[in-house]
Amino acid sequence: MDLTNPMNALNGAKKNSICRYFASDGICFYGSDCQFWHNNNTHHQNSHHNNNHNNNHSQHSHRPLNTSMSGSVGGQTSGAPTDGQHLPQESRLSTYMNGTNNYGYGTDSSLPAMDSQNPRTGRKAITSSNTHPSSGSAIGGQQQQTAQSLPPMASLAPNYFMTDAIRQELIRKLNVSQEMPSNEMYLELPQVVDVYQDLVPLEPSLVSPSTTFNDMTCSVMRATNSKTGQHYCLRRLHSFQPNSSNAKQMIASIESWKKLFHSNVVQLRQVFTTKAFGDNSLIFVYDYHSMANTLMSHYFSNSSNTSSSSNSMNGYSTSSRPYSQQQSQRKLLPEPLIWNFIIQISSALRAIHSSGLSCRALDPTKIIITSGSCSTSANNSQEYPRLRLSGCGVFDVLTNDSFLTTNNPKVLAQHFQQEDLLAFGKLCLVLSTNNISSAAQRDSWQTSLELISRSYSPDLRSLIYYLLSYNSNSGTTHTINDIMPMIGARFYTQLDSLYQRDDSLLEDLSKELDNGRVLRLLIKLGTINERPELQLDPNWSETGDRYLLKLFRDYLFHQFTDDGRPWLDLGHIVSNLNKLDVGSPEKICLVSRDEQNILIVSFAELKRCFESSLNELMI
Ligand SMILES: Nc1ncnc2c1ncn2[C@@H]1O[C@H](COP(=O)(O)OP(=O)(O)OP(=O)(O)O)[C@@H](O)[C@H]1O
Repeated sequence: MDLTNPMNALNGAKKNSICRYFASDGICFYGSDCQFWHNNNTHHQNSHHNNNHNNNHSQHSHRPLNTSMSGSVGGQTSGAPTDGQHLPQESRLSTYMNGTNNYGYGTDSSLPAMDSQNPRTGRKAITSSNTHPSSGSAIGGQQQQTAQSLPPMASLAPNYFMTDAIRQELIRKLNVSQEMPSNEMYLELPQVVDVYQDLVPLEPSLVSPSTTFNDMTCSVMRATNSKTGQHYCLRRLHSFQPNSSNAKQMIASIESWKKLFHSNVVQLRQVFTTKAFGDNSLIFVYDYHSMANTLMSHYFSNSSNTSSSSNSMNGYSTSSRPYSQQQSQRKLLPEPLIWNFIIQISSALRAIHSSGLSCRALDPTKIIITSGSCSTSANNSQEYPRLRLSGCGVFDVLTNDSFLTTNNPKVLAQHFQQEDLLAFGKLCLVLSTNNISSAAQRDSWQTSLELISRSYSPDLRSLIYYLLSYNSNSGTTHTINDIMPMIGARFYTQLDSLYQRDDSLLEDLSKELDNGRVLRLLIKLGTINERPELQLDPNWSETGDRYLLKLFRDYLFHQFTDDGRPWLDLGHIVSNLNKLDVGSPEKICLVSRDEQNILIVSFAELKRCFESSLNELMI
């Protein structure tokens, strides 16, 4: 319906609605032909829009709107004065960049909501009905409050966006996952390996011998799957040809690893051989975790807990400095953090062992921290580092030779699982002493355990003692389940903190869901507004339903203050888009740029115009 077309105003009986086709001077476009009811007080509010107008329009009166004109939405009267002097701080200019003050749907109101800061449409006043829909619990309880009692802008901002820490972590991860290597590094790598392209090294040297995998030359790269666009982590074993005589057994173990899904294990996706690097390389394809850092480099890379002249044993570097000297410089990790690590790693081992597999690479260089690495504080349990075992399955291929074929696979699996538990004990020892060399020599274990008894609970000492006490000659076997009673109720604490984190992430997600919805609305509106032509009609976007949407666009974005400055308020934009989205019955006053046309229209009508215009575009 073209609301600006006078032909729409039919003569005859009055319709049972209030007229909204009045011009800025308060005179109805259709004069005495108007089919709608005119209320006596209309001139009053029009004078409120525009102070220069002559208010003497007795024969074209309209429904009184003065309450909402002065800033009330949803039946509340904040009574904001036209000069804005008494408006709450958060409703004034300069709010645009800081966040928002009034997202959300208005409550049902038959009165048009007027922007009280706009000289054309009145000033905007903040009311409790203008709240973000997703901020329900945060400010929902303030629904009955007036504008003046709303909290200041800065304290409201977090209610509308995801928490800053998560936002920053995600942005950093995204940036790192998009980084491309310097040209020099890129030259050494092939352009394509199987379906993987854009190879980026994840470690400084591409040809260093691995401390974990029997000094094999290994390199780790990020690559993009050319078919899906997803990033993966490729671990390359240089110049390695798997022993084909054991191919069946090797394939079986790779398949088992591919089927093992656990939140603390880096997922193995594929294993293949390639000549793309100019040799016979074996490639393990794992899930890629942007910004992953090894436990080794996070906790043991500084001078206080590792030595610059270190060598290595079982993947752990050993220090040349006297043990006592190292201890005096070292700050111990908080006990809850150590238990957190124990729960995560034991959970991964439990899943691995119950699949008949063994990790065999359980050392700090093969445990990666994939999130939450900024916090080691015991107080902030929700930010504990998230650990994942990486490099799983490599040893199954590396040692899949005569050693395996001459032994019973079941006996072997049990042997390697016991080795895993011993490696776990050593890992707990280095974490509890915060000394990477404390596990290297069996002789120093006793001293380390004494230190642990002095600094930590007896449970922690017992757990480490139990894991380290495995002796292959003793004939006794340990299982990962044995340590569950030692973890005890700490498990529930961890579970609770995970649930809490889950809740807060869901809350953040719902906020971003809202933001995504608003973005989609804006995209659709942008495709309608100012379209040069549609179906050979150059005036398509200027007429009919589109004209209303054009005025609505101006209402959203192009308002200005009394002194002619742009009125920028994110809250105004988002709250009105939300009202459009739900088709709220609340009415607003749209004014043409030349101020000759003033239309009062509900969001429900705008929504109908919006949908029909969009449908026209899609035909
Ligand atoms: N799945 C993964 N996603 C992202 N980064 C990873 C992944 N696995 C390993 N990395 C990163 O790759 C780098 C190299 O890992 P690697 O396991 O080779 O450690 P390393 O200390 O070099 O051990 P090694 O002595 O065996 O070479 C580390 O920075 C690690 O954080």
